[in-house]
Amino acid sequence: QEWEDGQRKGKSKVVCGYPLSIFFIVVNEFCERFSYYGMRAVLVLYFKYFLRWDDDLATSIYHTFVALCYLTPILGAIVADSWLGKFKTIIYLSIVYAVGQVAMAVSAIHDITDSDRDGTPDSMTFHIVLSMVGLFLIALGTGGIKPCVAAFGGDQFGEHQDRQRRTFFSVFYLCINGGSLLSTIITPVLRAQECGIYSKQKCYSLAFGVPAALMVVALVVFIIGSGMYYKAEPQGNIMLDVCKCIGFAIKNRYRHRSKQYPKRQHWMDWAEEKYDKLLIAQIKMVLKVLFLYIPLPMFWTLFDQKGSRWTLQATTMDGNFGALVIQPDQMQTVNPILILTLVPIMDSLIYPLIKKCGLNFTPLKRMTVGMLLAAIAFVCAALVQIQIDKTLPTFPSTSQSQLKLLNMGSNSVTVKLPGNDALILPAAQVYPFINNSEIVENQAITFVGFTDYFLVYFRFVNGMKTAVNVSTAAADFGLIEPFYYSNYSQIKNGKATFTLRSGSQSCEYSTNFGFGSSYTFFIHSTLVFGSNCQDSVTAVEDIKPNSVHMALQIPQYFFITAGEVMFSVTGLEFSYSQAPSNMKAVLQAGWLFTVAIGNFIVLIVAELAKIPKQWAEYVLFASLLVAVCVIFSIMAYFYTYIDPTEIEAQFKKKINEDDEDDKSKPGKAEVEMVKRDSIKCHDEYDKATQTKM
Ligand SMILES: CC(C)C[C@H](N)C(=O)N1CCC[C@H]1C(=O)O
Repeated sequence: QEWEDGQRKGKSKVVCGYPLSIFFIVVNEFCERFSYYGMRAVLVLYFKYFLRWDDDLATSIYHTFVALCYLTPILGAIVADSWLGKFKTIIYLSIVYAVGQVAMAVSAIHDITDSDRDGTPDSMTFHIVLSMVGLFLIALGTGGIKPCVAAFGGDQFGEHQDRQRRTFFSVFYLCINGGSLLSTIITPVLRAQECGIYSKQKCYSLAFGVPAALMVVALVVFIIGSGMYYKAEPQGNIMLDVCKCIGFAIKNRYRHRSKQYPKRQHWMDWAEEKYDKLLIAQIKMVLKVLFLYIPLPMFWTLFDQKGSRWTLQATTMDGNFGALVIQPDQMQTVNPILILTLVPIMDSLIYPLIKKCGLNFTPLKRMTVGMLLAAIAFVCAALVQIQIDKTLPTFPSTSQSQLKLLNMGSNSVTVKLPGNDALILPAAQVYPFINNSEIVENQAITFVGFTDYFLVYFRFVNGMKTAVNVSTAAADFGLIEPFYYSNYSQIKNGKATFTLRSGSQSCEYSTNFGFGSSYTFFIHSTLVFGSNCQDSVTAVEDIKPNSVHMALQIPQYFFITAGEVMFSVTGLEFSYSQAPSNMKAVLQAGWLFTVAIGNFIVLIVAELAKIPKQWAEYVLFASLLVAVCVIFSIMAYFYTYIDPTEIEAQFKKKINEDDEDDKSKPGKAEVEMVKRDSIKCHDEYDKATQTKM
């Protein structure tokens, strides 16, 4: 260890107690996350509008890609820990990654196959194949290097630099979120540009090209730091050894299942006859941590719903922030923004304060609190949903019909519907009515989804004896025959001025459209062209504008992000500090695997969840996480923190001593030696594992 620390010191300059090499690693992470999240931000739109896929296919391929990105870390970690080492793995896989990004950018150049120059690609197959190859390479690259970069950063710190290493993981997380925040703002703007050689189209190639360039920058920065890094050597095909050792322990235990054989402390001890005790101890460390990870995907299941359920929730809310109008999916940027503020606050204020109060806020306690905060976030989401539900229109149930009675005449009329009392409908008035008997076929018009959040629906009903043409400065909505209605059209929300025209005569009608609203405008028979027609048009709200403000989502974002800081930043560092030296990247991959499983659970839940009330689904998720959190805290209570470096050093020392011993006492019975070693090993192991949760 001293030799290794010496190596570290000799390699890199130290600035304020931190090795300078760390600078290159965090800048690399910043650029890489910019590249990844930037490309991801426009991916679904690329599928839909460039490749012309339907929503279902676009969504499935998108989620499969994201899940793959969190599965490939296992591959990268195995290659790094067993074969190439972290440094070379990062270099090689970054090249694969950059090639993938370039392939995506090229696949989005429509001119390549647009021989008739009409602005659309002639051979979609070329673009689809190239982009799928690109995505596969990106998933391999981003996932492959992710556990290696985090663990490689951790490797740069010596035995007694725990505090600095913890700060490194916080800064590392800040870089992840700084990069992602910047790119999710920039790439949609790049996509909105128009570009092309023969014809101008939305510039997906630029939106993918800039992330590709950032990946090249990430690689160059990482290579520049090359001379300063401490590069731990890979120790042979460790994963194969691990698998064989576990397999042997299970087989050996099964062979000796009879009561006549004495029990061993741990089932892995059944591998002692054949395998190195150091390896067995290292496997025990890894298994202990992996076991602890079992409940963790639930946190990510809730976390990942920011991008789905919470964004859909935002579509039913009012995004008007004065000078700024926020799109529902833009609300997600609140997460990285809060990360950038909360990580420093936690590190420099909250944690030291808790320590000052004499509380031992261990990593596993932090993770537990993080989970609880995520559950609180979902309770907040449920409360917001209840508010929204109060403002939503009442749609007819399956046994009901919705009618809208419109009196176009100039006298009031009496309306009698079967099974209902008679009602008097005044002239030029509309009466919305849900009828329990099925007079007309069950039908309800609902406007769901947000192809564009800024668009609202409207239609006109003409109560005049002459045909009326309706237009705005930007569009003509056509002629409406007397006593007839137009189809629904879309218009941007905000103020709109309609021109109503009959022959050469016209008048103007202005109104304000709120987010998510839909209107039927009724033109009275009394309208006089040439004068102000404001009073001769009645606006009937088919769907009320969204009235619950998007700012109400901020508390839920705050809690989920505070939870993420406690859970994820701590988990990242915990996975490093508790891993044996030869399996650091493997445990990082195990940690990322919990993110992948969490994503899969979201996919399954989205398919299976049949809870009619959204707020109830939020409460269900919050309760599930609390239940999982209780299980996790019990598991964490029994977990004993270890110092892998110390354990490994003790084992190495003892093995050396035994070698010396064996040389001096040849012919000692092997069985006895195994027994004695086993007892000693347990002692060493127990000594180094003392702290509880
Ligand atoms: C979704 C945000 C842009 C990023 C998020 N706060 C985050 O940092 N992560 C989500 C999964 C793990 C981690 C990451 O490494 O990207």
